Amino acid sequence: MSMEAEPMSSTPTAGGRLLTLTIGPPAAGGTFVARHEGRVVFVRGTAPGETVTARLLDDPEKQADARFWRAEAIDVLEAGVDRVPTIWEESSVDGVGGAEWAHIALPAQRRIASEVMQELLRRAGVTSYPIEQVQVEPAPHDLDGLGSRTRVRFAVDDEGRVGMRGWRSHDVRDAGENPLASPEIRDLRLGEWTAPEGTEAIDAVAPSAGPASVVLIGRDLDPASVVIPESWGDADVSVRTGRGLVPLRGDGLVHERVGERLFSVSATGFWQGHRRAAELLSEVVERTLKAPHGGSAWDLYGGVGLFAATAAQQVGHEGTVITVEGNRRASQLAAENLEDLPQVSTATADVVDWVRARRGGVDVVVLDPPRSGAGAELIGLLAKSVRQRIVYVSCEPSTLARDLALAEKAGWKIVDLRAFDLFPHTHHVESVTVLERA
Ligand SMILES: C[S@@+](CC[C@H](N)C(=O)[O-])C[C@H]1O[C@@H](n2cnc3c(N)ncnc32)[C@H](O)[C@@H]1O
Repeated sequence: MSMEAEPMSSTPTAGGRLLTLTIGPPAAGGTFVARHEGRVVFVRGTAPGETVTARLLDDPEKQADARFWRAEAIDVLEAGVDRVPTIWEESSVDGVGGAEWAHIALPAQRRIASEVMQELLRRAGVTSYPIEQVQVEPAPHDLDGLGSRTRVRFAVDDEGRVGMRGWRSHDVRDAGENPLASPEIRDLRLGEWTAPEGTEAIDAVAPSAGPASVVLIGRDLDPASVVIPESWGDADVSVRTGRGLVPLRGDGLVHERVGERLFSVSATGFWQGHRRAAELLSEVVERTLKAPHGGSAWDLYGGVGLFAATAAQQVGHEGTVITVEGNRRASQLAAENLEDLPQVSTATADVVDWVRARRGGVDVVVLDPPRSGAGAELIGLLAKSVRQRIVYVSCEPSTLARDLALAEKAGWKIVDLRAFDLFPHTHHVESVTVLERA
């Protein structure tokens, strides 16, 4: 497979010209590669093997020297074998972003995502693991990927209409029923509501314990202007202005249950988005971290303490776990969530600064960085200071591949790599990689 990676940084300029394109392999950002007169065109809304009419998103005159153009398929002339009727009409041409593979059969989405991930690992130069074994697995009991998102960010236009943003666009578009959102979020019927002046976005959350949450976000939004509609039922409601979070109903927190443990999370804070993700990932971390009883563990990019709880069970009361998180509120909540585990302490810090300043090593580390990944300095520091095992939870295969290649050069090998479809109907992949000293 010859996969090209669509650069994420450049913004499309006004295009509009129509091209007939034959679609080739997937690119790394959810689009597919076609060629027009030798130039690469990254096409959205299509699938391998199709022939489509595509509308250029770039202006061919202004972008005459560009290495590549972007386009959106507006008509399918010859459908590929993987095409199915879309599960979300409003995410089609000129529609909302966040479901760029809604027209591709779910097993084919996972096959394509596996091919992309394998190619990224190959290109990065990863050698210590049989790359062809990397296959994106569904989350347990997730048959169709629908209703799985427990966190949805809605956008609001100047008239107060609530929708979602277009693909790589600031336009606010009608999101319709949003079949990917949890039923509790769909039941809020936000698309039928008119938001008060000054609302820029709305975060809706359907936690696994307790009521749903709605947070209206606007720098200058006046909390007194919010009239809570009946359709929100018993949902908690807050307003986040430039001055912070103002709860109108509830305390600005949501609650998540994983096994026997309850975690409090800020209503706008990070928590794994797929309904099954927190439980699945903590089970995989539990099986693979193998922190020694009485030993030491670090939970880097720890959020509100999800993986620190797992590590704490393994090291027991005689061991130590330090969870490091940059967001002050999340770090405070981690301390509260895990206060019954005296072996856990929290550090509010930038992970790289914290690890750099640390004296002495550690037995095992679990890290779960944002999409930018761990990076060269952190991988170098961990390669020296971790004695037994590193478990790397990643939501971005391209930065993971880069970091794994760096770890191999620093004397580590991959002993397990599992990938999961925790963002169905998109190209995003979550994974857990286990590294040991080579
Ligand atoms: C993908 S989330 C993982 C959170 C947690 N492991 C979980 O599963 O709930 C990444 C976390 O890293 C934090 N973060 C991002 N950059 C950071 C940095 N440079 N130093 C410390 N924490 C950071 C974010 O605030 C976020 O909570």
